[in-house]
Amino acid sequence: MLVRNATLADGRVRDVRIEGERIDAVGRDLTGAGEVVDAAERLLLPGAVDAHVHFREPGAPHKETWRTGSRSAAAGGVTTVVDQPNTDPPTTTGAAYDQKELCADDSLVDYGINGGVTPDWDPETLFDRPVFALGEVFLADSTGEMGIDGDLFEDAVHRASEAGVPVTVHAEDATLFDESARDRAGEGTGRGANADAWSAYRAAEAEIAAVERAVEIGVDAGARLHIAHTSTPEAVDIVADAPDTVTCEVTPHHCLLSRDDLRDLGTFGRMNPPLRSEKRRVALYDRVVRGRVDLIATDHAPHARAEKETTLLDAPSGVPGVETMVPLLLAETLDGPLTAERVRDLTAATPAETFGLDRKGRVEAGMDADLALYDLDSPRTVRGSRLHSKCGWTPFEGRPGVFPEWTLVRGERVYDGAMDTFGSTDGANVRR
Ligand SMILES: NC(=O)N[C@@H](CC(=O)O)C(=O)O
Ligand SMILES: [Zn+2]
Ligand SMILES: [Zn+2]
Repeated sequence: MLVRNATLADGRVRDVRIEGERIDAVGRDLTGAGEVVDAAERLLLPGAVDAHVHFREPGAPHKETWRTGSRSAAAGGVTTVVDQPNTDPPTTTGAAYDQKELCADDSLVDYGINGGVTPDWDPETLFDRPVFALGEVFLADSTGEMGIDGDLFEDAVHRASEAGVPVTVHAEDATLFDESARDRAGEGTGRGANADAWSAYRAAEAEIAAVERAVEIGVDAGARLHIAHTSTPEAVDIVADAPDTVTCEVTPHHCLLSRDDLRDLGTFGRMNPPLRSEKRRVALYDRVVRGRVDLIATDHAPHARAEKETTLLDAPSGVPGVETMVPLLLAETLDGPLTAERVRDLTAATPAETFGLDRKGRVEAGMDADLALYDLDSPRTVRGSRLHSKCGWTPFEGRPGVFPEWTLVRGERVYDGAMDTFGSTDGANVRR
């Protein structure tokens, strides 16, 4: 296949020739047998690597399956996903890893499978499998109630370090949560609930303190440590000032939404860590724009609409996002502060590099042909009903997004935007 006259993220116009699963050449006036695709006036990005998704199988296929989650990824230009361990059973033993890998057989995109830590985890059999990373390790309870104490965390970080496996952390210190704020939650349900109490309850200080401590432990252990869904500028600064062995991710929702949006979102805006003040959001996003944040990951955490339609304290935490990440960020290159190069780095090049995926994340000869093509002149309105996650809703309803015209995984067309149809290839475990 030959993709002709594509505009790359840095503005160069190039042909890209694909041979089998790989990019064979990037250059001008390339020739080659096979299908020729005209990409004039179109932006060609490396497929995004989303280092943080929750695809819910095994255990909760009514929320999402590997089939629906990976279709949602493909329709959003994401070609590699990393699944988190808070499923049922949790991915804390070799056998649980094997069970999840069977589910992931349905994936349309490439994937990694993380291992988790609970008091009864089995590092021996778990590290015997090709775990993508250990984590997210929960320092406080979130969906799945996998919060662990500091001693177990330290032990787990040491074991991962010995095994040469990176550790990703959900860093909140539950002892610093403001219990009194929970009382302000009130009785309304769904979009009618006052969800600001959730942000007051899981206070910013609880994240900042936990990140500080986790970084200390990670550096002492000589581990590769990655802080998941960093939601405060203070926590980003701690990571940015730490040694290079410590990295962090920020979600699109913490960049683009704040406590001010909770009036409309209600329980649909409840997630961990929670939305922060508009002031903190602006400071956080500024760090993303300036390149002080390593990468963007979605924490795609779908829950059924009916599960969210209850009181704030009863609703589950989490929002979907794998399909809207790149589209929203590309819209931010049109009338916002981002550049296409920054979007490429945050969503593809840096996550691939951070987690050692040396054939992913760049449009260069020798790389996997994981690619997505975009028409920046045709933004669309994000509608939950048009997305492909099983949950059918989005916290970004009504915002502009630039969705892909097509997405390739290792040279195979997995998504066709014009037809809104999917291919049938199998994604592969990137650590096998
Ligand atoms: N972020 C969330 O609010 N929820 C996540 C778990 C997590 O990442 O903490 C989920 O699995 O639902
Ligand atoms: Zn988390
Ligand atoms: Zn998560």
